[in-house]
Amino acid sequence: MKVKTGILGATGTVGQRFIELLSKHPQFIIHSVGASSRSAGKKYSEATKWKITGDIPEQVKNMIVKECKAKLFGDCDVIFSGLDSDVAGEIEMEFLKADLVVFSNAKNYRKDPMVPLIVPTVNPSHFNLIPHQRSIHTLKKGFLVTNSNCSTTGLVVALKPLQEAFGPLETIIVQTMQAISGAGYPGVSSLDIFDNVIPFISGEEEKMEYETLKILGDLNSDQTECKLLDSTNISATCNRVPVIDGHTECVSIKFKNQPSPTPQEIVNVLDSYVSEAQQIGCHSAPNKCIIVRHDDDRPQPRLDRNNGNGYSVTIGRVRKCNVFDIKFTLLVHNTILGAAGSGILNAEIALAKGLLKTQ
Ligand SMILES: NC(=O)C1=CN([C@@H]2O[C@H](COP(=O)(O)OP(=O)(O)OC[C@H]3O[C@@H](n4cnc5c(N)ncnc54)[C@H](OP(=O)(O)O)[C@@H]3O)[C@@H](O)[C@H]2O)C=CC1
Ligand SMILES: N[C@@H](CC(=O)OP(=O)(O)O)C(=O)O
Repeated sequence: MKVKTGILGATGTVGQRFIELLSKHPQFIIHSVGASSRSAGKKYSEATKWKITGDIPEQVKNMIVKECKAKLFGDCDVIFSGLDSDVAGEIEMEFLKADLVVFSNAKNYRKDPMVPLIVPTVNPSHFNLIPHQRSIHTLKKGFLVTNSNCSTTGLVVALKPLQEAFGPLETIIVQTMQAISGAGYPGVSSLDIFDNVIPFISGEEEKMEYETLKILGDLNSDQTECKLLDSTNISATCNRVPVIDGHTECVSIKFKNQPSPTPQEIVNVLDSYVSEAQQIGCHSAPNKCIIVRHDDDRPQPRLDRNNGNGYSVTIGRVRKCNVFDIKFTLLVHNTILGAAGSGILNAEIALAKGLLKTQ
C-alpha cells in the first residue's frame, strides 16, 4: 500500500517539484494538495502557473486545491510543506499539533533545537530526536522535520565526508552563485537579473552560517537536542545570478589537523562517500552522493544540475588553496536536493526507520 501524501504550497516553485517527483514515486501517492485561499477551490491546473518541463502530471491536474487546514489533510500519512515562510510557521505547527507528520522546506523551525534539520545524504542520525519531540508535544505518530536552505544543502554534502575523514574543519569560506528559481515565482524580476549579478540575498548568508553548524553537529547524549559545532568558523557570501536552476558555490577550507590532506586525498574521500540513505536502499538516493569532475571547467549548472536525478552534488576544481588548505567548486540542484527532493528522501529514510505509520 502506498503512503498517502499531502503537499502544502503545492502551487509554488518547490510545490511543483514535489508534484513532479511524487507523481512517479513507487512508495508515495499524491492524495491532497493545498495552497492559499487565492488557489483553494480551484482545479490544480487552473490555480498553478506550471514551470517545470513537461505537463502537469495527469493524476494531479483535476485535484481541487484545499486550504492548508490540518482537518482537511487528516487522512494523509505524510505532509510535505513548500509553504512561503510568512505562513509556514503557524500552519506547520497546526499540522504537527494535529499529530501529522510534516517535512518542511521553510526556515521557520530550522533553529528549534528539538526539530531535526536533516539533509538526507548527510545527517539522518538526527531523526533520533523524534521520540523526544513527540513526548514534548504529546504526539503518537506526528513529528516535524525540516530540510535545510538550498545553498547549505550543497555545502554540507561536501563537508561531511571531509569532516569524517580528516577531523574538525577550522575555517570555511563559501561564495555562492544562486539560481533564480531559489527566489520562488515570480521571484526576481527579469529587469533586475538579466545581464546582471545581484550581490545580496536576504538572510541567506546567516542561514548558511548557522545551518551548517547544526547539520554537522551531534545530538546530545540523551538525544534531546542538537549541539552546534562550536569549533568551526564559517563565512558565506551569497549572490543571485541569471541561471534558472542550480546553485554554484566556491568553497575554501582550513583543517584543524595539520598537515592538511592533499587535493588527491580530498578527491578520493569525496568520490568514495556513501551515505546511509544509499546503504538502506532508499529509492531516491543517488548512486553517488558526490560526483567529482576532473575537467577544468566543471561543474556547470546547465550540464551538471541533473546529475543523480538532481540528488547528487557535483564537485570540481579541487586544488590547493594558498591562504587556507584546499578549495573547490560545487553545484547543487536547488529545488531537488536543495528542497523538494530532500523532503522526499527524508521521508523515505523515515519510512525505512519505521517512523511512518500508514493508515
Ligand atoms: N525555491 C527554492 O529553491 C527553495 C525554497 N525553499 C523554501 O520553500 C518554501 C517555498 O518556496 P517557493 O516554492 O520558492 O515559493 P513560492 O512563492 O513559489 O510558493 C509559495 C507557496 O506558498 C503558498 N502560500 C502563500 N501564502 C499562503 C497562505 N497564506 N496560505 C497557504 N499557502 C500559501 C502559495 O500558494 P498560492 O499559489 O495560492 O499563492 C505557494 O503554493 C519557502 O519557505 C522557501 O523559503 C527552500 C529551499 C529552496
Ligand atoms: N534563499 C534561497 C531559497 C530559499 O527559499 O531558502 P530558505 O528555504 O532557506 O528560505 C534562494 O534564494 O536561493
